[in-house]
Amino acid sequence: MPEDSGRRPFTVGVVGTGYVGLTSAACLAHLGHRVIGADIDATKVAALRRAEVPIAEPGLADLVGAHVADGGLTFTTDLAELATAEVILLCVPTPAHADGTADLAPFDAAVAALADVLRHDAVVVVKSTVPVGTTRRTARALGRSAVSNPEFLREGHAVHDFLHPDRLVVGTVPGPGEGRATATVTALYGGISAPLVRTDAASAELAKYASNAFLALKLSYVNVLAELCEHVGADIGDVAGAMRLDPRIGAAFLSPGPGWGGSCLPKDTRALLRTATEAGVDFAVLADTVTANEHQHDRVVRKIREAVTGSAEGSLDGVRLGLLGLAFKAGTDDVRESPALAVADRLACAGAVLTGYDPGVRRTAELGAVRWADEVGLVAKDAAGLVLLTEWPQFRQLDWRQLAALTDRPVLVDTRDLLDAGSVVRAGFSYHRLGR
Ligand SMILES: NC(=O)C1=CN([C@@H]2O[C@H](COP(=O)(O)OP(=O)(O)OC[C@H]3O[C@@H](n4cnc5c(N)ncnc54)[C@H](O)[C@@H]3O)[C@@H](O)[C@H]2O)C=CC1
Ligand SMILES: O=C(O)[C@H]1O[C@H](OP(=O)(O)OP(=O)(O)OC[C@H]2O[C@@H](n3ccc(=O)[nH]c3=O)[C@H](O)[C@@H]2O)[C@H](O)[C@@H](O)[C@@H]1O
Repeated sequence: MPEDSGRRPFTVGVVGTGYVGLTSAACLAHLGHRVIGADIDATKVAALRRAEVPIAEPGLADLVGAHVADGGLTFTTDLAELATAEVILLCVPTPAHADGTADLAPFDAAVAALADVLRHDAVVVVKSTVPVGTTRRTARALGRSAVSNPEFLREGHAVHDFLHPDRLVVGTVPGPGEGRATATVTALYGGISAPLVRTDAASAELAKYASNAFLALKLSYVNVLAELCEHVGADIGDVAGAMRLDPRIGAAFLSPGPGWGGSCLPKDTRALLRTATEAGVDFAVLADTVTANEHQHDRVVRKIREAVTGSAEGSLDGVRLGLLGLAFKAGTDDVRESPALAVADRLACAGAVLTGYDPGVRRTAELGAVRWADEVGLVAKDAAGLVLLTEWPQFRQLDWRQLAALTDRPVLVDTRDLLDAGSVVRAGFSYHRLGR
């Protein structure tokens, strides 16, 4: 335990060892706690016991390796092994139903399985993103106080964000044990320095959805603004650049792209919208945020069609396109709800033949109609156009002259405004960007 923490180590059970659970488990072990990670996926648990980390997160494999080796971090498929845990973190998935509501089946299954296992004084912490009321319901189901402690880490920065969060939000359910539960969660994070927001569970749960939905809103705003720039002869780079300098607006989340995606922004915006609908609140700006994102995928396809065929009505049937980037953003191996794949789906429906390269995504990822390429030359070979969809910085260093020579037609649509226009034009490409 770091010297400055001034707290005692806990025995912590982490249920679900995905992006959030494994990161939490490894970081809490790093902070000196004894951590048991539990997961229903036996293959994953077997790999983690060998300190093999199935996701690409900077620093995570080192932490897991160190604490599996020193015994501070163990893994199990048997929830009964959490019987000694003083604190339980629930980090199971909360995906979306078709109607947008959160699917709480995995969450409820984990809670039900814990009911017979927990020691009488164990504090239950809900880290999964859950609709308002879920923590209160969990407390009732388990007959104890439960705490909402939503997680705000970003994929690709998970370890850093966990250890250096912008804020810690701790929301409690009124009742006996509430004070002790808050004190336990606060002590759990001893050694981490961040503003603490102490509130009720409903506000904590809503703060998580509100934050993700606001980021989505900002991105839909800037993506529509980019479209407007194209119509009125303005430059989104300069427009967003001017906006960024206003601290009330903030510098981040103003880069236009092929739409926002990932495992959380899409599901969380839809879930918040459902919560609003069920509460009888007309959250039109959020509904528009979601619609604008779907429109963005269509808009990018139109842009590609025009760039490649020279016309808004040109046919993409049988046209070979090379996709650069498949992950939902740079720095992750995750393709869940990737805008790159949403665009690819639409291109495939229009008959395009797609090959994709991504430096982070694994060959085994679910890529729909996209044929996987191990190296970038293979996506360029004989392509009628290249489309850059994920902002991997290493794409800047590619030999664009060589890639242009490999293509059938050197057309490049850069949906992330990543490249230096002068260099790619000098390399021979006809270069197309959004919002200019
Ligand atoms: N991925 C992210 O960047 C963030 C995710 N969240 C939220 O955290 C929660 C977890 O998300 P991820 O870590 O991305 O999920 P994930 O899909 O990466 O991992 C979830 C893990 O839980 C396991 N699991 C499922 N049901 C289980 C059960 N009943 N008992 C034990 N293990 C079970 C799965 O096998 C899997 O290993 C979600 O509510 C998500 O919205 C919050 C902040 C960031
Ligand atoms: O709840 C979650 O799972 C997490 O969701 C997001 O994190 P993440 O999914 O890792 O992705 P972001 O970095 O937020 O990016 C989301 C999408 O927006 C896009 N984006 C982001 C920024 C930008 O300027 N432009 C832009 O198009 C990205 O390419 C990506 O498709 C939030 O940023 C985290 O705070 C939150 O904890």
